[in-house]
Amino acid sequence: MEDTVDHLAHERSKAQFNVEEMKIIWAGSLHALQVSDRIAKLVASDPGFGKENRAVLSRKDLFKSALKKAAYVWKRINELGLSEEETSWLRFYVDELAYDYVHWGMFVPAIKGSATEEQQNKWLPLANTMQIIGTYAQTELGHGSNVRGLETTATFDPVTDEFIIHSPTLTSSKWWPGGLGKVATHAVVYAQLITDGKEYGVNGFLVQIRSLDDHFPLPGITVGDIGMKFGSGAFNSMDNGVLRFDRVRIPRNQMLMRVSKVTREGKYVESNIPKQIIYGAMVYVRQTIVADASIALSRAVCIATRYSAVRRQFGSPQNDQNGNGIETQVIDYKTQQSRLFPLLASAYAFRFVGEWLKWLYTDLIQKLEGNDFSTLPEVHACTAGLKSLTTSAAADGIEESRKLCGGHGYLSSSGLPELYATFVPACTYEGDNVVLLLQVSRFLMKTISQLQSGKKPTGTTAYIGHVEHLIQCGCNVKKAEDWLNLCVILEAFEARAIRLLVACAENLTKFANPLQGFSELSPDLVEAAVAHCQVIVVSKFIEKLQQNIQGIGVKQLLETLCYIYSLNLIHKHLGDFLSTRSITPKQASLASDQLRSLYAKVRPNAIALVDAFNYTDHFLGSVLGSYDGNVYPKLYEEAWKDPLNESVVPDGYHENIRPVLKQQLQNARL
Ligand SMILES: CCCCCCCC/C=C\CCCCCCCCC/C=C/C(=O)SCCNC(=O)CCNC(=O)[C@H](O)C(C)(C)COP(=O)(O)OP(=O)(O)OC[C@H]1O[C@@H](n2cnc3c(N)ncnc32)[C@H](O)[C@@H]1OP(=O)(O)O
Ligand SMILES: Cc1cc2nc3c(=O)[nH]c(=O)nc-3n(C[C@H](O)[C@H](O)[C@H](O)COP(=O)(O)OP(=O)(O)OC[C@H]3O[C@@H](n4cnc5c(N)ncnc54)[C@H](O)[C@@H]3O)c2cc1C
Repeated sequence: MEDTVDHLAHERSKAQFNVEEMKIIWAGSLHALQVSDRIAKLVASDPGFGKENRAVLSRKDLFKSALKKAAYVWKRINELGLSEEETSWLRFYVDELAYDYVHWGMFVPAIKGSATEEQQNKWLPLANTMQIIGTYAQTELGHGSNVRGLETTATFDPVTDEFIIHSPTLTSSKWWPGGLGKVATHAVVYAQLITDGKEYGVNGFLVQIRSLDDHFPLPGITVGDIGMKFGSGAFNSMDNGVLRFDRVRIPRNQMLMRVSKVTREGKYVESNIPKQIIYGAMVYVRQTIVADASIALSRAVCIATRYSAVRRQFGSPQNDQNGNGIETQVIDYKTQQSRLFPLLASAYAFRFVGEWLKWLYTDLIQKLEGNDFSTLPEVHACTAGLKSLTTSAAADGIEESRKLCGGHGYLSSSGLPELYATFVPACTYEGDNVVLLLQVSRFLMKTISQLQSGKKPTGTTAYIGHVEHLIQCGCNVKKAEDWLNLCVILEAFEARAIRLLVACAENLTKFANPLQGFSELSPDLVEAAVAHCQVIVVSKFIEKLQQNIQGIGVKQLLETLCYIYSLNLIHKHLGDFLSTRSITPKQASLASDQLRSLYAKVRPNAIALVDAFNYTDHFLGSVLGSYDGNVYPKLYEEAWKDPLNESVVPDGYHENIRPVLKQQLQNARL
C-alpha cells in the first residue's frame, strides 16, 4: 500500500513565516503564482509529459521522445488556447530540451531584434505558427567567442540580386546550433558580408536549409548532428548541429536589414542604429539565463534540503548510553548548514537580480523603440556579467548539492546528475563566462577612465562616482551583530570592488600598449568584474527588501538570507576583502561568527523556504527531493525499474561470466 505520510510534516510545522506569502515573493506576484501553479499541476497530471527513463534511453530514443513531447506541447498549447504567459510556464514545467527552445528562445528574438518591419511581417507569422522551425547559427567549428572572426561568407551578387552563402573552410562549418542537426527548416546564419569586393563585418541572414515538403537539405547544404554530449539524458535530447554551405543563394531581402542594408546596386548602407544591435538576441538570452540559474539552483537546493532533513547519520544527544535511539538529521550538522544555506540564499538572490534584470532589459527595449541607445552598454555589461556570475555559481551549487546528498546524490534517480549535465553548459553557451567577464571589465575600465572628463556614472556603476569616499572609508564593525546592517555590508562590497577596479586601472597605465596591458592583467580584471557583479546582486537583494513585503516573518527571513548571501561571499573572497583593506581580519572573524547565528535562524525554516519554490514532484524529478520526504521506499522502488533488473541472470552470463568463473575454478584445482 502506498505510504501517504508526510515525513517532513514536523519540519514544516517549525516554520516561522508565512509560506504562502513567500511563494508569491518567489513567483513575482500573486498572478504569476496562480498561473504557474495551475500549469505546473496540468503538466504533472498529464501522462504525455511523463519523464521517466530519460537516463536509460538510447540517444535515438531520447531524441524521438523529445520530438514527441515537443509536438505534444505544441498540440496542447493550441488545443487549450494558452496565452503567451501560460505557454512559457508550460514549456518550463515540461522540462525537456528540444529544438523549440532555440526556435522560440533565439530564432524568433533574432528576427524581432534585427529584421526590418517588412521582414518581420513576412517571417514572424510563419515562425509564430511553426510553419517554419528556426535555429540560431552563429558559432563555427573554429570560432565561437570571437564572433568577428567568423569565416562563413555572404557575398552579394548584383546580377541576380542574391547573396551567396558559403563555407570556405572546414573551420567555417557552423557547429553547435540547437535544433539544427535534424529538425530546423530555417536558420539565422551569421556571416561576413562582402559586397563590391569589400568586407563589412558580421551580419545575420535568413536561410532556408531544409525542404518544407520532404525535410531533405536544400541543394548546396550539408547538415547533421554533432554527436553525444556530456552526461546521460540532459542536452542529448537536443540535436545540436553542423552545417556547411556550398555557394547557397538567397534573395537579397533575406539579409536582416534593421541595422544596415545592401541596396539593389550592392551599396552597403549603415543606419544610425548601433551595430551591436545585431548581437541583441544574445543580450536577450543572457538575461533569461540569469532566471534559469536561479531555477536550476533552487531545484538542486530543494532536493538537498529535503533530503538533508530526512537523512540521519550517527548518534544524537537523545541517544541512550548504548548509542541506541534516533540518529541526527544531517541538516543539523553545522558543516552541512554552512554548505547548504548559502546556496539557498544564493537561489533567492539570483531570483531577485534576475527579476530586476528582466526589468532593465524591458526598459532597454522601450528606449530602443524611441531610438535611445544610451543604456545599451550598461545592459550589455549587466547581462554578460550576471549571466557569468550566476551560471558559474549555480553549476557549482548543483554539484555541491549532489555531494550534500552523499552517495544517493550520485544516483540518476536523485535528479541531480542530469540537472548538472543540463545546466553546466550554461557556463559556456551564450558566451564563455570568462570572455563575458572580460567584456564587463572593459566596460568598467571605460567608466573609470571617463571619471576624469567629469562623466558621472549612473545605474549599476553609480557607486564608482563615489570613488574618493570608497577608497578611504573604513568598515565600522566592532562586534558580530554590527554585520546585521545592510548599509555596512553594501559599503564593504563597493569598497572592495572599487579598490580592485582602481588598482587595475592604475596598473593598465603602466603598459605602453593598452591591448597588451589588458591581456597581461586579464586575471585581475576578471576578479574585479566579479566583485562589481556581486555589488549588483547584493544591492538588488537589498532593494527587494525595501519593497512592501507582506506576511508574518517573510521580510525577516529574506533579510536573514540576504545577510547569509553577503557574509558568505565575504568569507569566500576573504583574500580580496583583506588585501583591499575593505575589512580587517578581526571583522572577517566576526562575519563568520554572525554567519553561524544566521544559519541557526534558517534551520527551523529551511524546509518551508524550499517549499516556497512551489515545485511539483514531477518538475523536481527526484526521489530524494519529493514533497513528502518518503525517500527510502522511493529509492528502493526506483532501483528495481532499472533495465538491468529486468532479468535475474544478466544477458551475457553464459558468454562472459560463466567462462571466467569456470576458469577460476579450474585454476584453483590445478
Ligand atoms: C530532466 C531534464 C533536466 C532539464 C533541466 C533543466 C534545468 C536547466 C535550466 C535551464 C536550461 C535551459 C536551457 C535552454 C536552452 C538554451 C539553448 C542554448 C542556446 C545557445 C546559444 C548560443 O550559444 S548562441 C552563440 C552565442 N555566442 C556568444 O555568446 C559569443 C560570445 N562572444 C561575443 O559576444 C562577442 O563576440 C564579444 C563580445 C566577446 C566580442 O568581443 P570583441 O570582438 O572584442 O568586441 P566587438 O564585437 O568588437 O564589440 C565592440 C563593442 O561592442 C560591445 N558589445 C559586444 N557585444 C555586445 C552586445 N551583445 N550588446 C551590446 N554591445 C556589445 C562591446 O562592449 C564593445 O563596446 P565598446 O567597448 O566599443 O564601447
Ligand atoms: C550546449 C551548447 C549549446 C549551444 N548552442 C548554440 C546555438 O544554438 N547557436 C550557436 O551559434 N552556438 C551555440 N553554442 C556555442 C556557444 O555559444 C560557444 O561554445 C560559446 O560561445 C563559447 O565559444 P567557444 O566554444 O568558441 O569557446 P572558446 O572561445 O574556444 O573557449 C575556449 C577557452 O578559451 C578561453 N578564451 C577564449 N577567448 C578568450 C579571451 N579573449 N581571453 C581569455 N580567454 C579566452 C575561454 O575562457 C575558454 O576557457 C552552444 C554551445 C553549447 C555548449
